[in-house]
Amino acid sequence: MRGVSTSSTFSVGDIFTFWPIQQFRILKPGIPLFQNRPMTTRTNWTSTIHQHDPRWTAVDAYAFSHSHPASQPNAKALENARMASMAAGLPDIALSPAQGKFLALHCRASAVTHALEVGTLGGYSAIWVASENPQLRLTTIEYNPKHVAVARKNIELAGLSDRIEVIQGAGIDVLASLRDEVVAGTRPQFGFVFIDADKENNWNYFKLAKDMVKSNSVICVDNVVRGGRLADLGNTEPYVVASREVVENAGKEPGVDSVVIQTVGEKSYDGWLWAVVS
Ligand SMILES: C[S@@+](CC[C@H](N)C(=O)[O-])C[C@H]1O[C@@H](n2cnc3c(N)ncnc32)[C@H](O)[C@@H]1O
Repeated sequence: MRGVSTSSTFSVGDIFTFWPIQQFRILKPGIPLFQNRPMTTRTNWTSTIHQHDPRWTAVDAYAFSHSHPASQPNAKALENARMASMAAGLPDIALSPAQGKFLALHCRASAVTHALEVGTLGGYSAIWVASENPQLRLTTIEYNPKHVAVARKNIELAGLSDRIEVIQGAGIDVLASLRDEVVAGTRPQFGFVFIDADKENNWNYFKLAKDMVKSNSVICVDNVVRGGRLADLGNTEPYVVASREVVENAGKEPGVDSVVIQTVGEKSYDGWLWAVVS
């Protein structure tokens, strides 16, 4: 769950907070941007957590309008799910459209037939993954009964109730019983896992998920970067410590090859852990 503001609105003041105007003035022509950065003595971690660069939002809006125009078959269902979730008072912490489509396209490219998600919210990411993949069944876990009710309604309106199973319960308990079913052979192994719930349990979720995936499947853990806090070793907030735990442990785990991808966009500056289980 994101602990940062995810509002996509910004003011002129935000622009200057994020990128002071003086920095534009000192850029030298003909030199790549990354070599042209102004010198700073120290990273201000506190100010980076709430970044909202209008360029990120503008690029998301521009690119998405071309890569997924409103004429796409699932566009209305996705927008309905987002609006209904907001109307029901759910927090605005779902994936961005581009992130949702990225996960869905990964599942298509990898011919995933069974996917697993921890953290359903209103079903937005679930609808993305299932609606873009007619071959796929998704199991998604959510502990908040209100979120479960909203998600089930959104999924029903999207016509996906037959392929998305929403299980209500705490992630650890549900994953443990799913693992028992997979090990017993009464439930198929998963080809993709998306972990997007309480961050303190990320490593526990990862370990349980690892036992139920097919060879060469991806486990994706959302929100590990958090405006750069991942690398601020002095930060001991529990969700940051948990992000470091999952990144460090995945790096050491036998049979796992992982990478952290930093992302910017309408959801600010964050990133996910992308791990392949061999
Ligand atoms: C960031 S939201 C999920 C967003 C969703 N994946 C999307 O992009 O549309 C995180 C969700 O995890 C749920 N959650 C938090 N702790 C949980 C737990 N222990 N077990 C299951 N779900 C949990 C929250 O209630 C919330 O709905």
